[in-house]
Amino acid sequence: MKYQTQKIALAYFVVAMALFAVQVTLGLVMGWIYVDGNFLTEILPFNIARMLHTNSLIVWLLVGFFGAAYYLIPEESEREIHSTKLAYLQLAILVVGTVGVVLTYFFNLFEGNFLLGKEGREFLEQPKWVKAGIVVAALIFLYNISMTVLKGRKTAITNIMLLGLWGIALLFLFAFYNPSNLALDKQYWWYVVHLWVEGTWELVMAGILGFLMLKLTGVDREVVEKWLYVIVATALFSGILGTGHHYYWIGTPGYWQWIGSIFSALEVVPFFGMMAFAFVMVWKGRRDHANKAALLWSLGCATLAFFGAGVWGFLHTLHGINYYTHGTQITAAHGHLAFYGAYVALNLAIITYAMPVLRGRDPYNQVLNMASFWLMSGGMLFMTFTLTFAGTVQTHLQRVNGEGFMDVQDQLWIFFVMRFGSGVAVVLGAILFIYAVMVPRREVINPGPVVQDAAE
Ligand code: HEM
Ligand code: HEM
Ligand SMILES: [Fe+2]
Repeated sequence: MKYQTQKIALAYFVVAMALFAVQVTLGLVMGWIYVDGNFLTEILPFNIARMLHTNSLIVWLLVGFFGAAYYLIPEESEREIHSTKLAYLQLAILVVGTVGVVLTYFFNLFEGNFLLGKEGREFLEQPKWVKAGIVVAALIFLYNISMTVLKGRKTAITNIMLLGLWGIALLFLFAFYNPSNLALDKQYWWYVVHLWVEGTWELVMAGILGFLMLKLTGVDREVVEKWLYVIVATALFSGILGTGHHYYWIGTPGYWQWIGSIFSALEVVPFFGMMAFAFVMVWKGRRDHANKAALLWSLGCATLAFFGAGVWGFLHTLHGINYYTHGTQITAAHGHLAFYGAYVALNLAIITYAMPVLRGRDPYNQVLNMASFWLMSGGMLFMTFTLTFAGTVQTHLQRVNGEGFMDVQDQLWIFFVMRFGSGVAVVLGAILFIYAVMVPRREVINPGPVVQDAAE
């Protein structure tokens, strides 16, 4: 560790991984409810489990991004984080908010209360007081990070991270705007849900991947920067108007069908760019870094993001196709692989890279970590395939033949059984990952040559 304050990242990563375990376990519970509809109906109804699954996903990914920023910004800016106290205060606020959310959802507390009760919009169900807490935490974070960057060395990576993280916080403000007109409500809802994952989060992804490539492959900074600028420019050019692919059927004017189709089709470009970037860097790289597992996660992230977001996104993004597939299991297939490839794998890549350094035991046991990559990613891919088949059959029976929703669901049962099976693999992979980065190896079997990060 070059800077003491990088240690802050450790606490963030531990919280992130704990929530990750909770998130995938709840996925498994829901996967079983799909197989046996009466499972846990009294204790944990499906809608509550779903809120916990998606909200814990978003929260742990964000906590991981914050941790990543606290880890990489000191190295990039060549100075310590502005305030350690504020960083831990920020984490404490986020943890209190998370506990509040879980209790509110689980016991259905304060129902209907403006400030304390849960709200009704997917992904943004958290009560107003938690939303306000998130904004306070985000402000503390932005202040802390911006002060560090402004006083230190400015690099393309710090600039892109700052742009992305400021964008995330500003867009979240739309979570407070909830007009009673349903079309307007949806229009602004997508400002958060789409402009996050297909805009600002992509910038964070480019920043973190850029940092990892710099460290792991030893390619010149100038080369990394050129790629990053192209990726960021294409991401924003396509992603902003690409929001139109959610405006086809919500009551917005018809021109959105064209704007949405054209610009969202172009969204494949930055994801392809990110994959090409990662592989070209490894190909051109001169450094044989000891942390092979971090390289595996980085390449896996770029590749699976291209397939999950790029290919599986394109699959249903043209309005003529989306007319039939809208809101079917095709959407769920895409949602799972896109989130997993782009943002879960990204977090696990930076955690895999940083943990051995943060815990002072480099090199560490990477074999288990790499095994967890294949188990988890294999599980997610299989889940994507089963949901894609389910969605294809569903689209035909329900949207083409006009059969009833529940009749069709019954006929999809076999796919849901297979989805549950792949979910078991994912959960086992997640447990293996956490074990691999948290529990030290008892003895050194073959230390091999240790290649530390050389000064760039
Ligand atoms: C890291 C891995 C995972 C990620 C990133 C993830 C992400 C998501 C997302 C984004 C949604 C909302 C989907 C949408 O609205 O289209 C969702 C829903 C869901 N997930 Fe996951 N999930 C993961 C793991 C799992 C696992 C292991 C299972 C277990 C089988 C699972 C089962 C489900 C189910 C049943 C739903 C509800 C779908 C519906 O409403 O029909 N997920 N997940
Ligand atoms: C990492 C980036 C991405 C993530 C995490 C992601 C995730 C998701 C999720 C969770 C949904 C379901 C939302 C809901 O209805 O509740 C969704 C919907 C959708 N996504 Fe993505 N996505 C990404 C990138 C893309 C890209 C690049 C495209 C197009 C090329 C795309 C096309 C779509 C479309 C068309 C829908 C609407 C599906 C429907 O009509 O039901 N996505 N995405
Ligand atoms: Fe989108």
